[in-house]
Amino acid sequence: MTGTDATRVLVLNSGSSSVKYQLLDMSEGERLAVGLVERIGEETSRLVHTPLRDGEGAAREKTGPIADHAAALKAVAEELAADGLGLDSPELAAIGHRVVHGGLRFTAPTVIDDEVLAEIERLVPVAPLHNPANLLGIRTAMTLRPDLPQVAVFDTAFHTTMPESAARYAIDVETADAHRIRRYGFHGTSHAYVSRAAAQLLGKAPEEVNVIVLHLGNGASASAVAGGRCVDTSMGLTPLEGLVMGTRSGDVDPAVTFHLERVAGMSTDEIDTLLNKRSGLVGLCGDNDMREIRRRIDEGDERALLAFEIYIHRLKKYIGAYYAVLGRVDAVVFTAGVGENAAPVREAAIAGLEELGLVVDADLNAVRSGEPRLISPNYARVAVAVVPTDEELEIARQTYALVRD
Ligand SMILES: Nc1ncnc2c1ncn2[C@@H]1O[C@H](COP(=O)(O)OP(=O)(O)O)[C@@H](O)[C@H]1O
Ligand SMILES: CC(=O)OP(=O)(O)O
Ligand SMILES: [Mg+2]
Repeated sequence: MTGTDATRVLVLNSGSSSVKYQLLDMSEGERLAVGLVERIGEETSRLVHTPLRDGEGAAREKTGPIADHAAALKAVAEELAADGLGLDSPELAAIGHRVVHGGLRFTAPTVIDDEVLAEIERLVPVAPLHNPANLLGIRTAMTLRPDLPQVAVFDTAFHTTMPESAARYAIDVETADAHRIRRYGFHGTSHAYVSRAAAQLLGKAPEEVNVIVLHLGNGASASAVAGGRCVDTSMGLTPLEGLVMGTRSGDVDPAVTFHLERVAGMSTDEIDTLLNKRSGLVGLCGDNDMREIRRRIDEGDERALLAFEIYIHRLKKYIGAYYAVLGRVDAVVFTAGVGENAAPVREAAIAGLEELGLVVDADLNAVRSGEPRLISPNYARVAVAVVPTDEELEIARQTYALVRD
């Protein structure tokens, strides 16, 4: 890339119905603005924008319909302009975009051109909730600043180190290869950032530690990271495999789909919607927000309790599986909305694993903080930690490193 003197990076993390964004100055590592647009496509969309000075700032909130990710980015651009941080600023060096599916082709951050856009588009069928939103964000940013490098940072990139034994499904090799069917894994930017931060928390280099990362947001995935390299992760061809999520089933017997087609007469699209949007916690108990589920459990709600137990059972299975995959584990790390905030989830997931050297200290687990922290007692053989993820910072770093060279 051409070198640049500009030092600011705008990062867009477009999810299926939300955009998280940050404007950072990479010369001083300072955050200039952060924000979120949520419930995109609904009547009750909400934009929360916070301009920052020395890390402090007052949030501004706007509600009202925002039709799609293009409208969302335009609204964000207006908010930034109101603070003198508009997208027309010559100090802006690049815009970094989270792109969920990069297939096999993208193993590193990439400057986006027409050909890269076409490849992200080609991958829409394997990330139907995410890649279309990412594309809309990129195309809108390109019309707002056609002269600026737009950089894609892929969720799948960190997982490309997985050995074939973990990345391949045990299905006919010719069919799998013809259709590029394999396990790609997602949330890689978060798994990379959090596993590195966990090593730092332990006072070690990433190469020295084996870590199990549990990224528990609305989408959720686990990964086994050996010496800084991903060796297994719970999501697969699409972000549907693995853990129980807010609205996604995670692992099911694939025969469930044929059964629903043959016996319940459901179409492929209906089954797709069922497993991606009407399953997981919402399918089990009607709520996908862990705060609401805990509140209902406290009131004695049986359905919410069962949903919680199913969520925890799956999580525990993956901790055990990745313990076995890694052989030796230095830390189990919780991150993302649920992992960072829901102490009962952390407690329940680790309960009963003392034989594996895993213990949670109740007082440490109850602490609320935005800092990386240990929640296991000093005597524990394996550390249990909470490390807040920062996908936006990681995307900004990777984007800036690429355009600065
Ligand atoms: N205080 C809290 N207690 C329990 N769960 C929480 C809390 N805050 C957020 N969450 C959970 O975090 C989820 C969102 O996590 P996040 O990582 O932001 O997800 P995503 O990036 O997929 O939108 C919410 O759906 C909610 O279940
Ligand atoms: C890949 C994925 O599931 O992302 P999110 O958790 O943002 O939905
Ligand atoms: Mg997320």
